[in-house]
Amino acid sequence: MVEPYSQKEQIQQVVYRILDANLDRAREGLRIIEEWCRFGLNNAQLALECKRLRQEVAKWHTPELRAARDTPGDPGTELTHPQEEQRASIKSVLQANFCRIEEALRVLEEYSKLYHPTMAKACKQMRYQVYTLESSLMGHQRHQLLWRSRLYLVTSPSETLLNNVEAALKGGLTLLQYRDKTADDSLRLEQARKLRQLCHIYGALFIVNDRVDVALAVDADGVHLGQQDMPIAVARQLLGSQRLIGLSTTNKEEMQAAIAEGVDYIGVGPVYETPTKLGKVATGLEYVSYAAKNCSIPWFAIGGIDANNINDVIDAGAERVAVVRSLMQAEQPTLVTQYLLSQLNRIKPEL
Ligand SMILES: Cc1ncc(COP(=O)(O)OP(=O)(O)O)c(N)n1
Ligand SMILES: Cc1ncsc1CCOP(=O)(O)O
Ligand SMILES: [Mg+2]
Repeated sequence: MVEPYSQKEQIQQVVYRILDANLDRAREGLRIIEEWCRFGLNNAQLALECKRLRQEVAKWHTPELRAARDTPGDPGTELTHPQEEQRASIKSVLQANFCRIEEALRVLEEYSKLYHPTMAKACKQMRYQVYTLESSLMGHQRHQLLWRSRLYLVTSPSETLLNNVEAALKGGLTLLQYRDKTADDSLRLEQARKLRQLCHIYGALFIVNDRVDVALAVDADGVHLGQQDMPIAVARQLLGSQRLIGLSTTNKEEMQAAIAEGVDYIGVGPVYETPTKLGKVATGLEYVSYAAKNCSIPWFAIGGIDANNINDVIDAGAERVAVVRSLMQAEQPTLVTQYLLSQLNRIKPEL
């Protein structure tokens, strides 16, 4: 006759099942991240770190924990959230899986205190290592997308702000800056949050103009600063190395200083005089040509650029441009985005 489990043994079985399920969950999540590092980014270092973590998780997956598995008796296998069945972009896939790994490691940390205190300590350490991996990978993703982005929409206040931006995103926009010099902070935060969400859905980068605090509050991808704004070193300290910092430049000296200060990209202009930046003297195409020959980081020609003159700017050497009115005042922002991108992609199809 088989002896029934005592209450203590029953609880132990439950703990083993929790550990077994979460060891699987953490390993699966790590494998999903690893595949992107390997095949999507071709980044051996990040892929290796995922593999190392996967093996460390596997080390704790002992036969006694595996033996506790009872998949048919697990009501959780039937439970899925609609968000799990659809992902809008690679970024969402990565974020969802980092979340999954971190949660699983937290569960492992707590329940393994009842099983093997050394395992609890190891899981805590792994969780911190996963946070570091997440930050490096997300930083890497941001930089890659920045380098690939050719068109940059800088917003202006508009009743149809979200519609305009979404239309441009539909046309293939991958880089957006929220710029509103007059809104009060509560509106600014609300709009920034909505735009960030929209960019997230379309897999585009979201940058905040001028305000490091707002960028941090809405978890933006970075900030764009002017020559009179917060010093780059201070912004970098606040934002860390994984978020992007852009700086406006109007001449060679500012460009060289920006590169030396470690910004991620620069604005080059205003190429033409523009009502969007009244009173600012145009740099002309000469500075665009200088940037084309001398700038080692991504740079965006900006100021008065539209569908009629974009080819002059491209001929002067620009591979990337930033616009306000051309898209914010367009009747059909999707079509204009597609047209501007088609012109920018004409020279070198792949950046
Ligand atoms: C891409 C890009 N380039 C330049 C600017 C101008 O920034 P700044 O000089 O700080 O002026 P304001 O935009 O704050 O009026 C920009 N915003 N984006
Ligand atoms: C913000 C800014 N910085 C330099 S020019 C400019 C405005 C560009 O606006 P537009 O594309 O409407 O000319
Ligand atoms: Mg500014």
